[in-house]
Amino acid sequence: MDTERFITIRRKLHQIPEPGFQEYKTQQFILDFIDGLPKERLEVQTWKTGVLIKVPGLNPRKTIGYRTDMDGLPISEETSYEFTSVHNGYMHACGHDLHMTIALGLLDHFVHQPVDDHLLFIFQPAEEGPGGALPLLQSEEFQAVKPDMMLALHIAPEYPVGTVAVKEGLLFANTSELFIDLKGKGGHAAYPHLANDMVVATSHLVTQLQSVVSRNIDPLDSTVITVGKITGGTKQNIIAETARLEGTIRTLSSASMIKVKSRIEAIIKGIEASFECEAAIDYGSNYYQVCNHEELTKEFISFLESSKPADFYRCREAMTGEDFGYFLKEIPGFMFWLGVDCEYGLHHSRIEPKEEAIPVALRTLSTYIEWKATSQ
Ligand SMILES: CC(=O)N[C@@H](CCC[C@H](N)C(=O)O)C(=O)O
Repeated sequence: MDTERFITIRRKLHQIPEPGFQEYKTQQFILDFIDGLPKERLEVQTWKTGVLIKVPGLNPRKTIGYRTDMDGLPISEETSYEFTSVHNGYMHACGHDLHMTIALGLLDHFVHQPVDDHLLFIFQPAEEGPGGALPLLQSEEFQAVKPDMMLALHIAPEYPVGTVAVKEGLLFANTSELFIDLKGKGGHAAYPHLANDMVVATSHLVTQLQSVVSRNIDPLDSTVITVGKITGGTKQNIIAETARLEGTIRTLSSASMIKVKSRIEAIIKGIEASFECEAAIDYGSNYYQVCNHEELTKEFISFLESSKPADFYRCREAMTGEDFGYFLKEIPGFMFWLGVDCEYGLHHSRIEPKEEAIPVALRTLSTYIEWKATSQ
């Protein structure tokens, strides 16, 4: 495989991060790449800003799906790259540029060296939100080419290059976004007794939320509530009439997700009463847990151990979320971590995944898919 060519592709994709369902340039980039491939061996269709590409097999018994996400994040890039994002305030800080590059590398490989089974390459929009997997899965376009098994990977800054980390069963958490709007009464900073200050109410709310994980959830059932953003008020000497809190909830069990939400709702009622304000909660998009298929994952681990395309590491579950979980709820398959060894983690403005991981992923997935699509 021509590694340099795919590193160039990764850098070009890195420069054009776009929000979920607005991946217009990214979609065009993928379609232009496909234009350079032999068309008689491809069936291409678009779905919103995504792309589905079928590579028909030579002696098909099943369809193997490979999914990549496409969207970027609202982060102002601070890497040392010469090829930083040209979209101000947006960055590929979760590796979707590498994920897409690996999918294109596999597509290129299998168009030129077809296997017995059909392959389906899925470029899915909006993984970071509001979630493209569920509507794509339910679409007529996807249902018409629905694979029998599905694969995906995610970059892992904490593992060395050359490593693939995976486990059977639960890999990623259930997630729910969390948006809370508070409305009180604004006023002059010098007359607090005539107003209901939503900065103070929000501060109490954030502190009270900390008690949900520590006091209401079984400590053996991991749960996270993170408030990532608070906005409110207009000026230093004006009491804030409104405030907004934005966060995310992560739970390993579905039961804990229900419990967390009911505790948040109770706390909000208390905030409304004690600060004489109104509150509205919106849970935004919710992702189903990523649960790897037991047998297929075991078989992949055996493949890694016997063929050694990469070093295998058995990981634990993580509190990250991924809407790939919706595919795995219906279609057997698995997701794995790809080591990219970098100092800064996912969603950080300085993340610089090592590009040497691209050939590792291409070698691992091309040999595994070749084996799976001919021998099984
Ligand atoms: C792998 C990864 O980082 N995924 C995202 C998924 C976003 C879920 C949703 N928008 C939320 O914030 O709850 C993650 O943040 O884990």
